[in-house]
Amino acid sequence: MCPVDDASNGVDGHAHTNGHTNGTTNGANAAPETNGFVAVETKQNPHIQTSNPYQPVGDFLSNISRFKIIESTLREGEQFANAYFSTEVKIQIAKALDDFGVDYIELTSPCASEQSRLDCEAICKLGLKAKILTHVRCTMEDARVAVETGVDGVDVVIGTSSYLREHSHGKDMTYIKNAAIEVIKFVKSKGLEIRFSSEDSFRSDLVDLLTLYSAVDKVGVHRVGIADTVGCATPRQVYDLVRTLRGVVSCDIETHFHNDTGCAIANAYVALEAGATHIDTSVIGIGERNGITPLGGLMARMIVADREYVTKKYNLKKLKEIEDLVADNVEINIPFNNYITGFSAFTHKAGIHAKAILNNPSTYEIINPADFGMTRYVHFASRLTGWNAIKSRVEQLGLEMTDAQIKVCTTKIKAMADVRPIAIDDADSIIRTFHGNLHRKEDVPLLPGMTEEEKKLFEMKQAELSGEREKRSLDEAADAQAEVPSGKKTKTGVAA
Ligand SMILES: CC(=O)SCCNC(=O)CCNC(=O)[C@H](O)C(C)(C)COP(=O)(O)OP(=O)(O)OC[C@H]1O[C@@H](n2cnc3c(N)ncnc32)[C@H](O)[C@@H]1OP(=O)(O)O
Ligand SMILES: O=C(O)CCC(=O)C(=O)O
Ligand SMILES: [Zn+2]
Repeated sequence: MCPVDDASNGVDGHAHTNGHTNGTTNGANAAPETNGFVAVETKQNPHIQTSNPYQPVGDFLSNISRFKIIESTLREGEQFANAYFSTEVKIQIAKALDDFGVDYIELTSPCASEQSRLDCEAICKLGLKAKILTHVRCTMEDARVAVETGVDGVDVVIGTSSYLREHSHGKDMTYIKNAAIEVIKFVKSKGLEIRFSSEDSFRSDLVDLLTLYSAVDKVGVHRVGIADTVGCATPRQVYDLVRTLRGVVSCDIETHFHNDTGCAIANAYVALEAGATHIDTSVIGIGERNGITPLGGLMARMIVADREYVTKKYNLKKLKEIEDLVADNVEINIPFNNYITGFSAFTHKAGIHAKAILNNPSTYEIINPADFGMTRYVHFASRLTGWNAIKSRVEQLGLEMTDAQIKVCTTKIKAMADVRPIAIDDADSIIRTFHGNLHRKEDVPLLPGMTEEEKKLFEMKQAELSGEREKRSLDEAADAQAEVPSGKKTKTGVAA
């Protein structure tokens, strides 16, 4: 057996019955002895860096290689339906995000409640490397409370779309501009960073927006924010708006994308291409409704764009730990298809994929799981498996078989998997028994717990699937291996 290593190549039966659950079996530290996963070597080093043909060349607007993260799990994330963060949990999350290397941590408004204000003060006192921000309405009352908490900066927001102007705060654009300027000047006078953002930017009038942003830029705001509050924006709309804004203001540009229509990561990416400097994220994307750009999803997107920047700046191996921490606290499961950490994010199943992955993981992977401390798996307990995957498993089990024998053994696994879902143990049992019978001349036992009906079906499938192919393989095996006993047909059709 090869040791489990950081290159993280696992072979895994991955069937429903093997006790797989999120978070444990797909983790980098899963113990191979207890769950049946064993590392294998791929034939080539995974993910040899080659130049990216889609890399923009000389794009002076793009901040793909110098973006910053404003992590808002403790603000937007607290707006998620299930979220309740105690002070201790907030501190744990803030420390974990700091370890991960996010640039900013945004906290709930201290005006939301007395405990929110106390928690904000407590987190400011932790002395984290990340800058601490709090997020308030565009009023002097809120701003006065915010600056007293000890934060490094204040994120101010007010809705600019007609929906919000009419139905939320009821203020017109002139009022908004004057209120913004007053708040910005005040926060700056306290020596703090100040960001001004328009809520619902993509349903706001473009001239209104640019006029407002230009005015706040002139009074020295550090960042302006664009928010797709309802998740309506398309990547093209984002590119156009950010690029236009880039030509109007000289300050930094932060962007905030909701995921109602599934564009939150793509929109963050194009925003950076168009000149945005900061992206808002939350862990697993939690937030109002179905949330915002997820931290892990953004990392997945960005590591493909600029691996060096992302791997040097962020402690990517902490991602899973942070996601588990947040998921536990808000009582959700990490979705199976979650970026990077979803339980099948690096599991390759179909035989064609498995073969190529075992030769070189770059064939079917754009992200190296090892960068995130995750494990790659090759699924071999299914009817879609192929002999290359089984060969890899045979080697893991320390068994010796010729290719021809492995091909026959593969037909047995596929036949069984045609009858019912099978688990690693089932596939292993077929492999071991097949191997044993090469020398012991015994029948292959049917799997424990099979019903009479399943036995009959299995035998039928076995006969159909094996047929000519098995006969051919057995002949080859007999030719190639003098020590293989002459092929005797048993009731399961296995050579013994
Ligand atoms: C898109 C976003 O996610 S923005 C961030 C959302 N965050 C929060 O809402 C933080 C949690 N919120 C709270 O705890 C409360 O809503 C508070 C403390 C902010 C305000 O509570 P209340 O005074 O009871 O008002 P309520 O929540 O019912 O309504 C919001 C009020 O803020 C006003 N308002 C809304 N947005 C803004 C804004 N950006 N700037 C100024 N005022 C605003 C509304 O007009 C309304 O004022 P009203 O009292 O005159 O009706
Ligand atoms: O402050 C911001 O930029 C964004 C506020 C927000 O959460 C939103 O508009 O969805
Ligand atoms: Zn939001």
